[in-house]
Parts: sequence; structure tokens; C-alpha cells
Amino acid sequence: MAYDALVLVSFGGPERPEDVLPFLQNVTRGRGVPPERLAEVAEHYQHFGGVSPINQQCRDLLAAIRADFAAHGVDLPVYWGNRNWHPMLADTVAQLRDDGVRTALAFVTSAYGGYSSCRQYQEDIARARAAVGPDAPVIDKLRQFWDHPGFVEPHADAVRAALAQLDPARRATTRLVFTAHSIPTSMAANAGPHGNRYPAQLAETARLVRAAAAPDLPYDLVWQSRSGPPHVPWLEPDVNDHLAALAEAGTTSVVVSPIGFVSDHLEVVWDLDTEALETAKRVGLDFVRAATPGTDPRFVAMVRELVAERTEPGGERRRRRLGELPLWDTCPAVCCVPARRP
Ligand SMILES: CC1=C(CCC(=O)O)c2cc3nc(cc4[nH]c(cc5[nH]c(cc1n2)c(C)c5CCC(=O)O)c(CCC(=O)O)c4C)C(CCC(=O)O)=C3C
Ligand SMILES: [Fe+2]
Repeated sequence: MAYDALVLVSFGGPERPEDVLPFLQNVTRGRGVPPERLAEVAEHYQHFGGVSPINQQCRDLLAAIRADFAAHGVDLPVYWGNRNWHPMLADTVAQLRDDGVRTALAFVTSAYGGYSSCRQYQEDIARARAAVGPDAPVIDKLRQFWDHPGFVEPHADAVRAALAQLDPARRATTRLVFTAHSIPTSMAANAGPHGNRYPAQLAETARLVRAAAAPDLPYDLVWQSRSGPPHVPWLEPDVNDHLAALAEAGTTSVVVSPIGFVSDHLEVVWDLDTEALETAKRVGLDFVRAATPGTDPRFVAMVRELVAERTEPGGERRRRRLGELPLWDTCPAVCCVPARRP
């Protein structure tokens, strides 16, 4: 199939103190997040002057994709729109329409399945198209990429680089701790056509990154950034509880690798580099946080490869991937339906 454009679709984040609350209201509208939690998260953003790093990271990725496309003769304009903050996806889709784009592919900055990571972005696209009206372009989301070498290899290199900062004499008591955004257990149960796809994909990515980076080290997959009301169960253990338990059991050193994310946005620089680091200090663990792919050339090239899978004859037979879980281009209708409200 031929496409006229690529759209980078992301979460969005505030870039001024006065935008923090309206942004948080957009994120949590209708999702039952208690006001206390919202106030706490607003403080995390204000700690960074009300500026989330995520939008600049998207601008950097956008520039890198454009340069990579130009260097490889891919003649597709690249646009950018967000779920929760400007540039809002509906404005971007209106621009696509004004520019005469009829069909576009969407690269979403999340590697995994699940409602928040996949289905909700498809709903964002559908809502933006509906807002633009009948002449809105068709927009097809590119596939999930949790086990693509362009995602796994940068994470693995980052784990290796982080390990190099730890004391080699303590290697026997060093562990890898992979983290991803926690989600409600009901959302996890509904992820993918047969359920539990989000944790299953993360377990596969963790296994692949560890195999490439440090096959001799023990590893765990744990969760971070829990939101929602306290009585609703979310995936556990939390990274902070886990670090305390590790220290208790004799671990001296950890590399924390946020495989759930593609860039060092606020959930990384606050929840890990500030909170989890604080926990590690308190319980006496050596702690190094591994980098995320960001604009690693292999990650940027992956975007072009995912496009080629959809646009080149036989492209779907040349998928590069390291894992074994089932993979598809177009999600079945039953996939990742929203978690039932408690
Ligand atoms: C799976 C997942 C990803 C990974 C996939 C992806 O990347 O999309 C992700 C990413 C992110 N989450 C982010 C920020 C927030 N997430 C929140 C709340 C929530 N996240 C959830 C899940 C996820 N979130 C869920 C189930 C909620 C509860 C409310 C709801 O059901 O929607 C809240 C509300 C306050 C709170 O934390 O309580 C905020 C501010 C940012 C931006 C950081 C920045 O600004 O740099 C990013 C990239
Ligand atoms: Fe989130």
C-alpha cells in the first residue's frame, strides 16, 4: 500500500508551569485518578520548572527520522501530534488534510500492546480524524516493536554502559532491574487478543535485553509510576519496594533499565532518577539507571524499517525481530478493550 506521510504520535507534556494542571486534567479526564495523586504529580513537573522533557525528545526524534528518511531516499513528510498536549493530534490531522495527505502511517512512541500503550493511541487517532471530518486522511498505526533489534539493542548497550559504572568486584551481587509503567491488573488482563500481552511482551524484552547485555546476571521485571485510586490493584512489585527487598536479600548493586519507555521523559527522570535513586541510597544499594533509546540511530532506522514493512512489496516477510510472541499489523477488535471501571 502507498502512503503519503508518517505521523509521530506521542503522549505529550507541558512546557510551561501554567500548562501543568491543564495537561494533567487532559491525561486523567474520566480515569478516576484521585486529586491527591494529581497534586503530587503536578509537584514532580514543577520540580522541573513545569517543563516535561518529552516534547523536546519528540522534536529530536522527528528531526532524526527526517534526516534518516532523506539519507535513505524515503520521500515521506513526517508530522507530529500528541494525545495530551500541544501539538494536539487533532490539529496535526487537520494539517495533514490541508496538505492534501490522503493516507498516513502512525509511529506511536510506545513499543507494547495494552490499552494505554496501543489501543488508546488508536482511539486518539480515531477521535482526531472524527474531529477533522470526512476528508480526514486514513491513518494506520505501525506495529508494536517490543522485540525489534532497533529497540532491544540500544537498551542492551545502555545496560552494558551502566554496568561499566558499577564496581566489578561486586558483580556477583549485582542485578538487572527492568522497569515499565504499572497498569491496573484489569487492564493487564485485557491486553492483547488473549490477555496479558503487555506483561508478556515486557518479559520478552527483559529476557532479550539481558541476554544481549549481561547473560550472567540475574534480572527482574518490576513496575513503576503507579497511579489510580489506592483500592484498585495495579501490577506489582513497585520498583522502590523491590529495591528494598533486594538489598535485604544481599544484592549490593543494580542497573535499573526502563525498557517500558523509548525516551528519558518525566517518568524516568523523576520516578527513577529521583525517587528510585533515593530509595537505593536509603537501603544502601549502588544504583545506575540505564539510558533509553532516544535518538539512537538504530532506533531511528527501525522507524524506517517498520514503514518499509507496510509499503514495500513483500515487506511483511522481512520483519526484523528477536522474540517469539505473536505479532500483527492490525489489531483485532477485541484487543486491549478498556479496563472495566471498578
Ligand atoms: C502504559 C503507560 C505508559 C507507557 C506507554 C506510553 O508511553 O504511552 C505511560 C506513559 C507515560 N505516562 C506519562 C504521564 C502520566 N501518566 C499518568 C497516568 C497513567 N499512565 C498509565 C499508563 C502508562 N503511561 C495509566 C494506566 C495511568 C492512569 C490514568 C489512565 O488510565 O490514563 C499520569 C497522570 C498522573 C499520575 O501519574 O497519576 C501522567 C502525568 C508520560 C509523560 C511523561 C512526561 O511528561 O515526560 C508518559 C510517556
Ligand atoms: Fe502514564
